[in-house]
Amino acid sequence: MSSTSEPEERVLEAALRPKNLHDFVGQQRVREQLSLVLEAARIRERTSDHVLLSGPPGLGKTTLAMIIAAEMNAPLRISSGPAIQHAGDLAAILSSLTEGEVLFLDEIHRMSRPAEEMLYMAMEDFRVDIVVGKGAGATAVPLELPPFTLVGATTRAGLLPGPLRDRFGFTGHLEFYSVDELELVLRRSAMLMDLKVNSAGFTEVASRSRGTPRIANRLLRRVRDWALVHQIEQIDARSASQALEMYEVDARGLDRLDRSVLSALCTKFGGGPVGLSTLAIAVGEETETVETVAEPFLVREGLLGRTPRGRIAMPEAWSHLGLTPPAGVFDVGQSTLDVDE
Ligand SMILES: Nc1ncnc2c1ncn2[C@@H]1O[C@H](COP(=O)(O)OP(=O)(O)OP(=O)(O)O)[C@@H](O)[C@H]1O
Ligand SMILES: [Mg+2]
Repeated sequence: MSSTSEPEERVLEAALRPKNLHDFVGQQRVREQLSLVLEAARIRERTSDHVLLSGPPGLGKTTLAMIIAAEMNAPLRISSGPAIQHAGDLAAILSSLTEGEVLFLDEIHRMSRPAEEMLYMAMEDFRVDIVVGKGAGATAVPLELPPFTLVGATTRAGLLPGPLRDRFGFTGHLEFYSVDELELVLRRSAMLMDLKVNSAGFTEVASRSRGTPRIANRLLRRVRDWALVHQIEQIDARSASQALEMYEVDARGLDRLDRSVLSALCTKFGGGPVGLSTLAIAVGEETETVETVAEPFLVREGLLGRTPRGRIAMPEAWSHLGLTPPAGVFDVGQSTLDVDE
């Protein structure tokens, strides 16, 4: 199951979004720090410092941006890095902001260079220079902006240039959620969906959700469908696991793609090392899909390793698939592992 969703799923996803910090589950440290930043801004009757939110997909960056605007009682403008290819695109957005408005820029690491430079000045001095004319006759016309709060989101904080990162007064890094936290997310969602699930049922869904609320909510919807068709009144661990088996989500949260990557790695390449693109071809997927959708989770779970010579299956991958590694595969120490990632 990929992290991008179908349009209908997006509507459902929006309905389950918590609207205030109180309903936002987990991420205790970020929540406390952010709450302090916002409270201080309210006391000073100023706009809040700019906020950068980083972390893997589906952990709540967009949700938090919306909550920031709501908590500041401010309007929210939404755009994204890929939508801002020219400095002019950004100038148009910035010059139409109203005082105190929250500007949310998703995927901020994908903004173009000239736009980025315009943003530096806007963030720091609430001012932009609009260039009028071309060549030698070009002049920069300064334009004052009303104070606003920029909320930037990125899945790749490491890709942000230093000068941009430094201009955020507060950076919140979102971590994967524990099973307990995901259970809380699910309890809230089940209530909103008017769905009866017992405690073991929540645990079952939560433990297959890869530490990600978006996935947890999506799996819950699949379990709901299954229960509806099978006329199950209250979902328990058994019905949840039966439902998810049917959607090919296993007990550890691996889906069909994850398992086919691991099984290709083990059965076709003797556990590796094998290059990413070769592996992607073997499972009939785009390299990027394997790299961004399957791999981060598999690495985090200790099932797949990245080495300078390619991808390798870790001991747990073999046992998870019920396979025995060929003799000698794990004789080389783990020192060859690229611990960077
Ligand atoms: N802390 C949370 N508590 C409850 N629900 C949450 C929480 N975080 C995320 N969710 C749920 O997960 C869904 C995905 O969250 P969100 O869209 O904010 O993720 P994101 O980090 O912006 O992802 P992406 O990087 O893909 O844009 C939301 O619809 C929301 O219902
Ligand atoms: Mg988002």
